[in-house]
Amino acid sequence: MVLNPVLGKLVSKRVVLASASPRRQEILTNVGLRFEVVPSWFKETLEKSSFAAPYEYAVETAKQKALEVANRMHVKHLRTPDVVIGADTIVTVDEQILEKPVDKQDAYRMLSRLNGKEHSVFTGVAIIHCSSKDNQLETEVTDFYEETKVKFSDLSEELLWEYIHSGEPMDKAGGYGIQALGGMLVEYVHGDFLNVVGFPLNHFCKKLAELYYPPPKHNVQHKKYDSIPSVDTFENLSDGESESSDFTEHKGASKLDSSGMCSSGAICNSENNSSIKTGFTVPLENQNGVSESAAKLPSKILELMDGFRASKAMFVASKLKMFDHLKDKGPLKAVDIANEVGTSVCGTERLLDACAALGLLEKTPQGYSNTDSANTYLTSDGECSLHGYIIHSNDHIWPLFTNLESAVKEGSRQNHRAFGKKAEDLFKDYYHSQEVKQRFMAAMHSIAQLTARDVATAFDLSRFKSACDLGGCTGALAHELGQIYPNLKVTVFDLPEVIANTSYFQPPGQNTAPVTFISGDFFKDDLPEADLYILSRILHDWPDEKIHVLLSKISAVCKPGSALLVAEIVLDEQKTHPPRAVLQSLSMTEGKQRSGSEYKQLLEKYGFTNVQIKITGNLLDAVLCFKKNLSP
Ligand SMILES: O=c1[nH]cc([C@@H]2O[C@H](COP(=O)(O)OP(=O)(O)OP(=O)(O)O)[C@@H](O)[C@H]2O)c(=O)[nH]1
Repeated sequence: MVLNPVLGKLVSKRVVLASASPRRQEILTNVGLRFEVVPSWFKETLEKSSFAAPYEYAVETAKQKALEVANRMHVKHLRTPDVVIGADTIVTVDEQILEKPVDKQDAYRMLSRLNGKEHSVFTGVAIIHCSSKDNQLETEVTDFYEETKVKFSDLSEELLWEYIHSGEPMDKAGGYGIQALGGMLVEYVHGDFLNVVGFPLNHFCKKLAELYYPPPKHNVQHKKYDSIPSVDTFENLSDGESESSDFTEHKGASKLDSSGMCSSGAICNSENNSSIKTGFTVPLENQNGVSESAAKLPSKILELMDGFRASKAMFVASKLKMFDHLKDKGPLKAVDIANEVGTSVCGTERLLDACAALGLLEKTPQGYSNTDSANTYLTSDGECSLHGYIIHSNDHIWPLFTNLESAVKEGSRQNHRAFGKKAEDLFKDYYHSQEVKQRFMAAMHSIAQLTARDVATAFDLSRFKSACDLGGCTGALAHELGQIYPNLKVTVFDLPEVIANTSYFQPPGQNTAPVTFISGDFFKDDLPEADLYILSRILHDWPDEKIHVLLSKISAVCKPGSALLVAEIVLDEQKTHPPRAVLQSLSMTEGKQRSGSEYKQLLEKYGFTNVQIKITGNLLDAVLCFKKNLSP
């Protein structure tokens, strides 16, 4: 898919849309971008007269909206997003800026002004790249605007009022929605239609291309071009070009400098690019007949070739608890860490350097210390520790993946090759070995902690009085639900050997809402009563026969109006995104990952209706559905 090289750059990033506008959400969702929505609290009250041109007002407002969200997320949740996108749409006519009408009279005033005339719609967009250094938020702002000209027909008073009474104008800039009834008022549109609707998608993609695929610097200096060479259509950006462009990024060419200049020399900030011919960049070499070899370096492939080394370095440093040692005592020299951990000095130094190269540690003349991310995610007691899951990945998933070739040839899980045992025997180990059990529970706990907030807030669950998390393990999600919905009574239902070991994972302090733990087997035993059932990371693991048993049972105990919340990674319809889910499938469990339409079909088959899917843009997505009312 040709757009992938551009939007694909955002796949691994935590992207936040700082906008409550459903249109913006839809435009970006439709092109497969995965993001979280955090509406901005920035009040649109900048002094309009202080801006030389109307678009400057829209750009500044977009920027302030995005910055407010970036700051709030950084301070409140300690989870700095990678990219925050803000936008602001305004209409200008007769040198006046029109925003959203405050009431019907205001809508009438606006529409009367636009009646029979041409006006401009400007959307300002800000793309903020965020990072955290010493707990301080650092931002790099890229902004731009797009203008579209729209002409209204001559419209009668009656028609205007009829339109106003439809209610459509109220949350729309200029008091009309071109995508719906308002389309009937419009004689022509010159420019990007989606810009009028609220988001200039084409310009946004070009901006991303400019940021992530700038032409190599040396070429810009030597060639006849004095601005970014362009291709005018998305189609011109082929996969091959994406590889070559990746090369430029690895060379550091994509970095924005603090003056807001792209390394290509093109101005990245506050220009709508009408004077500079921009577009998706192609390597200059191709256009000028200069050697293509350097630009064709397959950096993506090189990255994948080395990916396993990077994973293993992080796994081993975690397993040896190096991040824990550094948290308590850093900065430390390699020799000190080697002494603490009982490893060789030369091996430890190499491993620590590798972790520094990967951005997990900082290296100074005083020694090595953890980065903020290492403290938060890699230490075993970190705030959002992933330690348990990393150890599980090292001890359990890694051996399975080393046998991937056999797994693919045979189409089955490779427990016998990886561990010298069949799946059933491994399961017995789980029953008998306290260590294996706790390792597995720690893995599930760390992922559940990280995803609980997204799952709990994907939908407004405040209407429910009781919830039962089936297979809820340590209760991480249950506790989060209790925090967010204090009136919700939450029960965790899981196997007796799991429930027996949950005490270690309970949050400290008295302030958390009580969670009830009940032991049982959800395939065999009666399920506790609840008006919301939850299956988080369960369905992808089981074969269809088991899912049939489970969903039939849930459907049978659900009263009409009760609901089921499923938390899984939801694949796109092509089933190639997000890569995490697709790669997880290679573990060859008997279950499978599903797309949104497959979840819908599955849940409807068991009597659930009104299936709503929320792509959170994070590790887990959510699907909410309701038990159908019995037919009269
Ligand atoms: O033809 C259409 N024109 C405009 C719109 C919608 O109008 C609003 C513009 O308002 P704003 O940019 O301030 O954005 P908000 O909705 O307030 O959301 P933020 O949270 O981002 O401030 C925008 O929703 C457009 O989509 C339209 O729908 N059709």
